[in-house]
Amino acid sequence: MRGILRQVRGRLALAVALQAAGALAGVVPFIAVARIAVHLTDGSPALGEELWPLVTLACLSGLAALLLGSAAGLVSHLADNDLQLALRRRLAGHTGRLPLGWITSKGAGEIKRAVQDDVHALHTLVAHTLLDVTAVLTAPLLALAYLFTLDWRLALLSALPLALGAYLFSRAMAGAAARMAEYGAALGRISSAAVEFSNGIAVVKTFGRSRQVHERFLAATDGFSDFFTSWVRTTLVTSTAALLVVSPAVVLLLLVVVGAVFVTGGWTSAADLVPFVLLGPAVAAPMGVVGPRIQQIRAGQAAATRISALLDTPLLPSSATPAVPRGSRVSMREVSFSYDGRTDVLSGIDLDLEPGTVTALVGPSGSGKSTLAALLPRFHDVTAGAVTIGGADVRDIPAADLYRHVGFVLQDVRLLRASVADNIRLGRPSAGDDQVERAARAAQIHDRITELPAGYATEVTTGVSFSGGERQRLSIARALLADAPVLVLDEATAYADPYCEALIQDALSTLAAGRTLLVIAHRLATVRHADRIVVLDGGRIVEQGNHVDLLAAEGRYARLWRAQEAAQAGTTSTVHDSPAASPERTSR
Ligand SMILES: Nc1ncnc2c1ncn2[C@@H]1O[C@H](COP(=O)(O)OP(=O)(O)OP(=O)(O)O)[C@@H](O)[C@H]1O
Repeated sequence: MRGILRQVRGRLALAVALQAAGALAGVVPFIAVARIAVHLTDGSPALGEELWPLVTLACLSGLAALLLGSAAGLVSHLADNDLQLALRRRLAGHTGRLPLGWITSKGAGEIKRAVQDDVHALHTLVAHTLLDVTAVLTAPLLALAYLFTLDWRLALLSALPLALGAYLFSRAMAGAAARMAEYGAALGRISSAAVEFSNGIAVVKTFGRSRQVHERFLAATDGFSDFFTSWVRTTLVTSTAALLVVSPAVVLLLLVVVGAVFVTGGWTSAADLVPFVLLGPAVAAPMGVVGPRIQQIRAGQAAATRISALLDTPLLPSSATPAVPRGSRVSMREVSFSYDGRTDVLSGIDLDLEPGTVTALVGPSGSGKSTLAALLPRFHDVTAGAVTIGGADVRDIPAADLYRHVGFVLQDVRLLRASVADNIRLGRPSAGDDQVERAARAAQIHDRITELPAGYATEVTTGVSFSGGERQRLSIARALLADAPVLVLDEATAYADPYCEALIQDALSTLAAGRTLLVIAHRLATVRHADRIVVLDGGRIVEQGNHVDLLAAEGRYARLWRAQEAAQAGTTSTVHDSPAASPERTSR
């Protein structure tokens, strides 16, 4: 990466140099025309001798300006290409090694924004804005230097609008960094309100709450409009004044009026005024272009800050003493975990998962079930204590070995844009077609796949829709084929109707055979046959045992069980602490 950055820097320096040379060359034709005009107005007899060399100089320097400008653009795009490639590679490499928990909590959106949008914002800055700013800053310098050689008083007058414009622009831009941050935040509020509205439209409409959500969206757009109006109002006068001061008409008026006073006063001749009238507007005009570019520069800076922040996100530390699990017994000892480093979401967890057994995690919403299960595939590292698989601390198990040992079937099953067979093959790309089919049969999804237009070869695109239960069975087939000895299942029956649920249960029994299974359960009925049921509350284990023992104990589990039974029987009044009835579940 360092080598590439050095190369990018070198190329950018060359591009800036070419652009500056091109911009300077671009002023020469104006100087030549000014000289010709001077001769025309003072009727100099030397015109014939000087005309053609001046015309040739103007043409050649105009051509040189064109060539140098194109070369600068080419070099800056090459530099930008290298930078984008290097950044995208580095971002992809880094995000690939970030804790899975970070990715699931931040969402794909943040990574997409850095890899796509922010890198693109840098493209605008590196490939275009840098050269534009170079051009508009260099050209006036030569024009001004030439004018000073003619008459320092009129040259100072030509520089006056530039100085005034720069002052007014800096006043208009004062506090722009904070305003840009606020602008981004206000846009963010609109987009999350829009996403909330479009993603949750079905649920929102079902509960007759579309007006409230619609109002939230309107409030976000109104808030943005208020902020933007007040921003524009405070800067409008100064930025308009700045644009006016540097506009060619105003500069020309100033030079002609003051120039006329100079000529009538006998301080200069009308012919000597001509170069100022021709070149004066070109001195100040670039300021009008630089002003809007400042926004792009700030947007580029903000994008660079976000990219750096993503690249600075700590990776899970890799162990100096790698270990490989021997067996599939899972142990948690004195495990605590905190997301924010202040509040423990799990505390003092002691748990053993024996090979060949099914352990179910139950408890109210927010009690820590998903967090606890996520510690097995090392979505996060524990804050205290240790999680071991086959005697090896998960922090010491190299990632590839860990994922060979721990599989997970998540509630939100993601299918890739690939054939159905390749989707099942994800955990073991070398598996043959017969192995894929065997896994699909065991997961009770084979019949559904054969109904698809091209069977196992059917591409999973928007045209092919699988129900939630079917996705779960595909995911179970994946896990069966991957054959990890330890499996974490997140509420595998959440989507199921009774028929589908029976299919999933069958698939799960096949999956459970000989493995260490941890199931996050929201409906207690689905795990009543589990070897052990662990009840979590407030991040602690409050009860554990099998279904019969826990019912007999008349504790927390018994209350949850009765609440769910009552809810199923239609008596909804007692379900307030039932996880199945929690609003979070409904909205997932
Ligand atoms: N990524 C996260 N960042 C910060 N806090 C989180 C994160 N994920 C979960 N939490 C918090 O940790 C606690 C435990 O959440 P967890 O999702 O593990 O509970 P759960 O029992 O699985 O809940 P549910 O049944 O609703 O899925 C909750 O207070 C939750 O708000």
